[in-house]
Amino acid sequence: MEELKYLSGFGSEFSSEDPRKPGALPEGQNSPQRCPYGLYAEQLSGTAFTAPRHENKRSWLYRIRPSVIHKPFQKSDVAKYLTHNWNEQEPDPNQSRWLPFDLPPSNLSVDFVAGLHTVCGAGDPRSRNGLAIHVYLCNSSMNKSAFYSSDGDMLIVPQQGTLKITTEFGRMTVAPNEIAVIQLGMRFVVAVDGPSRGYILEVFDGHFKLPDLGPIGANGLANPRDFLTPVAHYVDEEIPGFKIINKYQGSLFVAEQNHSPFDVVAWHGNYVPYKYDLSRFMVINAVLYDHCDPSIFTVLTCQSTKPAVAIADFVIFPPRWSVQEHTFRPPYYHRNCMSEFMGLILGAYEAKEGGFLPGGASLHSMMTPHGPDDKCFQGASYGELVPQKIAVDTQAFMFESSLSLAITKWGAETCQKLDAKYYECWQNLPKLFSENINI
Ligand SMILES: O=C(O)Cc1cc(O)ccc1O
Ligand SMILES: [Fe+2]
Repeated sequence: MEELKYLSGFGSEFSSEDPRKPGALPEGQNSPQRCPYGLYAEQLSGTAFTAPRHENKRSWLYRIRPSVIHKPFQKSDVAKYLTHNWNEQEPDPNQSRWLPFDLPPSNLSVDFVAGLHTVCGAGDPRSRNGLAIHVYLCNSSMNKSAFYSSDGDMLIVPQQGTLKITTEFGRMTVAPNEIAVIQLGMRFVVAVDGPSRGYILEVFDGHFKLPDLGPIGANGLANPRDFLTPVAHYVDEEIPGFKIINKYQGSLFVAEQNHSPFDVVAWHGNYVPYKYDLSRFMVINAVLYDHCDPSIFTVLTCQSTKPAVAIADFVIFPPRWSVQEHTFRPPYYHRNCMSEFMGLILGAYEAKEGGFLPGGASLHSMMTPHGPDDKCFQGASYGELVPQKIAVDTQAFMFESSLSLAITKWGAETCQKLDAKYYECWQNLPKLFSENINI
């Protein structure tokens, strides 16, 4: 595949024009009486028109046909396990761990949309509050169809297989250890090379932003210029029966039209899809003693209306040096007023070397105790505290949410990946209490 070009920056005002149609982007105004090349102007709003300027997000698309040329939406059941019904199961506060979710069998062709399975979530897109965590399990490219969510922004974390994503704004390839964010309303199509698996965090309100850096200073964590947005690339194709699949209030709807929606010749604005390579993360950590809270590894955050409380943070556990003195270095034992959903992209996670595998997941719900398993505790309590590169070829991540998440029926039962014995990994933690102050 040809080398794709990108625009670099986070939250920037971009403009892009397909080089095959120079001058397609109107100059000096958004809505000329007649647009260059006979294009239609269409605004895509990502915030209320009246949102404060520093939060206001919108883009202007100059396209061959306006999006409104489509037949009525009809209910679709292509994704059987996509749901926002958080009442399918009784609440379950237990520590949950899933073995890697199964890819579809090779004799069954499943695309990205059909392969969406909701694992857990909370809230409701109708009141624009909440989130859903899905996994996608697919093996074939979307054909004559495009997808968008009217419910939330999707942060996509590929674990296996590179995604070739065509959006209205242009094209991007997203490989494991990269992420993509496709925001509310943006249409896209996913092509894959083979069996592909990954995680999706969908937030029903607000947008992802970079965390504030406070005393860290002006640089660090995910640097804005490492976020990449596609450049305009249009196709002019009549495609009878092209399907636009709309995720709306937790259900899928499909509308037919007779042309490709990827007909945007030029665009400008600050409401855009983007990708980010997790290996670019500038890691900050304790360099003398103690274990920092994982918020230090926040890549992106979707804030709630409570100050500094996230609907969801996207946090990674990247390769890094561990150098702390007289310190229990792995994650501490803890109970959290936030929910912690974790996944593993590659390698192994420091707190649990076995059982938590790439393509699997764990959920430690609100106030449910968790921490290192017995082997990890033992090793870290008695190991020599030399500088150590932890997790050389690894990437674990966490979706951390202030909401209390419910597991779906698919997540709890149908997927058959829930590890009923997970709790055992803590049962052999020894009682070390002793008469002696020094053990
Ligand atoms: O539970 C986990 O593994 C995630 C986590 C990691 C860490 O370093 C500190 C707190 C925390 O919740
Ligand atoms: Fe935790």
